[in-house]
Formats: sequence, structure tokens, C-alpha cells
Amino acid sequence: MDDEDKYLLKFKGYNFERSLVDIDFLENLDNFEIRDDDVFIITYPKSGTIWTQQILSLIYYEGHRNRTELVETVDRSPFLEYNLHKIDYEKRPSPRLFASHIPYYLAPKGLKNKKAKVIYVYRNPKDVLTSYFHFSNLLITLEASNNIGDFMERFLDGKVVGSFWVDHIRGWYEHRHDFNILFMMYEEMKKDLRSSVLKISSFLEKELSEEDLDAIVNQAAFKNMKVDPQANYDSILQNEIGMRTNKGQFLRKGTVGDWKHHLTVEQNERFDRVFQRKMKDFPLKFIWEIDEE
Ligand SMILES: Nc1ncnc2c1ncn2[C@@H]1O[C@H](COP(=O)(O)OS(=O)(=O)O)[C@@H](OP(=O)(O)O)[C@H]1O
Repeated sequence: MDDEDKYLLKFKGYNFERSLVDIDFLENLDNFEIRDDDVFIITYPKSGTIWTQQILSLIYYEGHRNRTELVETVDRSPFLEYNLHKIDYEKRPSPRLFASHIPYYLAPKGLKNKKAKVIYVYRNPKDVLTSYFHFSNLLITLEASNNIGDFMERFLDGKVVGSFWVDHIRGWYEHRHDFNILFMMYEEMKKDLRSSVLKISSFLEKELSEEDLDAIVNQAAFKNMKVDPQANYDSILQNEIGMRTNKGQFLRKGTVGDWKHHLTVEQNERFDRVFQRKMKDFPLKFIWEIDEE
């Protein structure tokens, strides 16, 4: 990839989405002022970011009780490096919530110094790949691929926004024992959303009543988020970012194991070979499929 890539902006070795990122902001990212009560959701793309944004938004803003005010999740928990709505972060009242795809090595100093809390959400990389393939073909700001095999080659080469999946997870995983970092797995959230919300709220030291917990679990369920205009990003994709086709949504399927419907046996074997090589000493185990009702 060179600097003229239409879709990717490579900054200090990491690929950002060129049309949405502000280079001056990146230049100053290291010194971005972190507050003790900031909360960051950090992910590799397509790993459960907006899901967690919705959960945090409901926990912090009591959105489940205050549904008359139409505030989109993206405004409650904006993307640090993709500040779509040009929010003035410094003027934002605490506690501030952020989402971000930054790799550990580019994180602001304050985060590395363990100010603020970080929730790192990861997902099995075959479903990430599948989700990402569809998303890239949907958005005009990302490079489309003719087929999932072509996309897989770029994904495995790290020639996508977020660079190479393995590097991203490894960078954060090395810090998993830091007291301010919580690792969450998409598939565990899928298996037991209630326990996952409790785990997140307890990490954030936010006590939830049974009633609040029920409301959050309900509104963070895929089928409800999909039709929730505050949470589903439909308007942002259609009116702010731009789509190649109107046959697609951010909340596409929300399942575990969809890769099985998209990868051929050969593609799957190639993927496994690369991952076994790159991840052989990596202790995290993944859930590749679960039975869904
Ligand atoms: N509530 C809920 N339950 C289960 N799954 C959910 C939920 N909300 C979002 N999603 C799925 O997460 C995928 C999008 O990931 P991200 O939000 O990380 O995308 S992005 O990086 O911010 O572009 C994308 O996955 P796929 O459906 O497999 O494409 C979304 O559908």
C-alpha cells in the first residue's frame, strides 16, 4: 500500500479510514487528554463495537428510561478517531464514553498510564472477516471486493482499515492484566448477554437494578437494536457516510458462525494455515460457532 491509496491512510504503520480521519488529530493523539473517568471501547473493526456502544450508552445515560430524547449512540459514545459529528471532546462533560479501533501502540499516553477504563471486545476472526467483507462492499468509503476470497487476501495482508487483525489483538492482549482493561468476547455476549452486561457494569462500578438490567438486555438485543434508530446507524450510513447499495445494514446478521456460509473449504483451510502460523503461541481460544435457536 502506498500513501496514495484511495481508501486507506497509513499513519505510523496503521491503516485508518482515509475519508473519515483527521490527520491533525492523529498527529496529536499521543497527547490527547484522558480523564480518570473516561471509558473506551476498543475493538478491531466488526467485532461488536456498536453493540457495546449501545450497552454503555444505556448504562450511563439511562437511555432505557429516557427514550423521548433522540440522541444517537454515536453521539453518546463517539468514535475517537472518526469524529463524524465534530464533537468538541474537551467540552464534553464527564464521564465521557468513546469507541475506537486504535492499536495499543498508538493509544494516547494517558490510556497507557492506566487512566480511564478500557473494554476490549474481540470476535472470532472468521466472522470478523465475513462481516467486514459485506461492510466493505456496502460503504462507499471502503474498498469493495468482487468476492470474499479477494477480500480475505487483503484481510490477511492487513490491507484494510485496522491493519492486521492478529497485530491488533496481540497489542492489547499483552495488557490484559492491567486493572483498567476488561476483555470481552463477542461470542460470550451472544451466549449470555445478561451476564455480559453485569460483567461490564461491575467493571465500571455501576450498580444496576433488576429492572434496569432487564431493560438494557432487551434494548441491546440484536433484533431490537436493528429497528432502533438511535442505535442502528442506518441514518448515518445512508445520509452521512454513503452506501453503494441500499440492500444492506450495519446490523446485518449478528450471529456466530456465519463464516461457514461464505468461506469455501479451500478458503477456510488457507485461513487456518495463516492463523495457525501467526497465532500458534497465542493463548486466547475462540468460539467459532454456536447453536442458535
Ligand atoms: N446487538 C447485537 N448483537 C449481535 N451482533 C451485533 C449487535 N449489534 C451489532 N452487531 C454486529 O456487530 C457487527 C458490527 O461490528 P462493529 O460494530 O464492531 O462494526 S464497526 O467496526 O464499528 O464498523 C455486525 O456483525 P455482522 O452482522 O456479522 O455483520 C453487527 O450485526
